[in-house]
Amino acid sequence: MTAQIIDGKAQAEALRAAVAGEVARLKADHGFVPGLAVVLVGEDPASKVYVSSKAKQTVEVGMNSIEHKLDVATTEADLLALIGKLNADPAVDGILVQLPLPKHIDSAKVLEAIAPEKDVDGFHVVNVGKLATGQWSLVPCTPYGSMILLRATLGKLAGKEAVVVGRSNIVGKPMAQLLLKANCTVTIAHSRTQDLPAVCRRADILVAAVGIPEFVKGDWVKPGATVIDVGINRVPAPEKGEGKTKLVGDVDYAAAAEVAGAITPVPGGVGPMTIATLLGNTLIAACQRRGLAAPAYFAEIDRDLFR
Ligand SMILES: Nc1nc2c(c(=O)[nH]1)N[C@@H](CN(C=O)c1ccc(C(=O)N[C@@H](CCC(=O)O)C(=O)O)cc1)CN2
Repeated sequence: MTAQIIDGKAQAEALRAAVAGEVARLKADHGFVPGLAVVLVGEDPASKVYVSSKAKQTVEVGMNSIEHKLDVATTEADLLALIGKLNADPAVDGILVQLPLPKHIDSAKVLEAIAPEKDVDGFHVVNVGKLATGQWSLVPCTPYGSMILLRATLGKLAGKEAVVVGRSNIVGKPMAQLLLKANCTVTIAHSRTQDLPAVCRRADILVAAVGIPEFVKGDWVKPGATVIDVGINRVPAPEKGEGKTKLVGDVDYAAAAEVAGAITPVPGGVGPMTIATLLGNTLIAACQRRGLAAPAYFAEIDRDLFR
C-alpha cells in the first residue's frame, strides 16, 4: 500500500483564500479591517522566518499586520507592558508572542497577560479551560490545522480510535481535546507509556508530536491509518553535501507511507496550516469582539467536526 499524501500546502492556500474573501466582506459590509500583532523577542533564526511569513501572509489576505521585533535583552516587565498596550489597542484583534522566548522571560506569565479574546494562539488558560470543558474558544493553530486536514481526508471523525504521541500544552493536549470534541476515542501516549508501538498500532488516527526526528516507526502504524506528523526537525543531510541540513518529521515517513492510508509530509503537511489557521483565528477573534457571527467557512468546519 502507498499512502495518500495529505497536501497541507494546498489546504492552507484554500484556507487563506477563504480568509481573504471574508476580510473583504467585513471591510465592505462593516467597514473594518482585522489587525494581527506579532511579537518577536530576540534573534532565533527559525522564529524570524516564521514571524516574517506571518506578517507577509497577514497582509496578503488583506488584514493589517503589526510587527514588534524586540531586542533579546528585553525585560519581562517591558514585554508585559507592550502586551498591555496591545490589549488596549482597538486596532488589534489578535496578539501572538512568538515562542520560544529567551530564557530570562517567564513564557507562562507572558501568555497569561494576553487578553483571552485576542489570544489567537489559544494558549491562555481561559481558552485552554474552555476547550477542555467543551465551550467555544480560540484554539491553538497547529492542532486546529491538523483537524482541518483530518476533516479533508476522512470527513466525520466520530468513533475513530485516535492516539496522540506527545503531551505538550501547545500541540499534544489541545490536539487530544479537539479529537475528543470530534467524538474520537482518544489516547495520549508519552515517554512513560508502556509498549508504545502496540498503543500506536491501535490508532485509526495517529498524531506524532514528540519533537524527536523519525521517532514513530513504520511498523507502529496500523494498515490504512491516517498519520498526522506535527514534527519539524532540522537534521544533518550529508547526502545533500557537507554541512547541509533537511527537515524531517517525528515519523519515519518512507516506512509509514508504505502502511498508512494517508499521511502528512514534512515539509508541506501540518506546518503550512499553522499560519493559515492563525489568520483564521484572527478573523474569528475580530468578528467575536464585535458581536458578529463566525464567518461561514469556519462555522462549517466547526459543524462538520464537532457536532
Ligand atoms: N506563538 C507561537 N509560537 C510557535 C508556534 C505557534 O503556533 N505559536 N509554532 C511553532 C512555529 N510556527 C509558527 O509559529 C511554524 C512552524 C512551521 C511552519 C511551516 O510552515 N513549516 C514548513 C517548513 C518551513 C521551513 O522550511 O522551515 C512546513 O512544515 O512545510 C509555520 C509556522 C513554534 N513557535
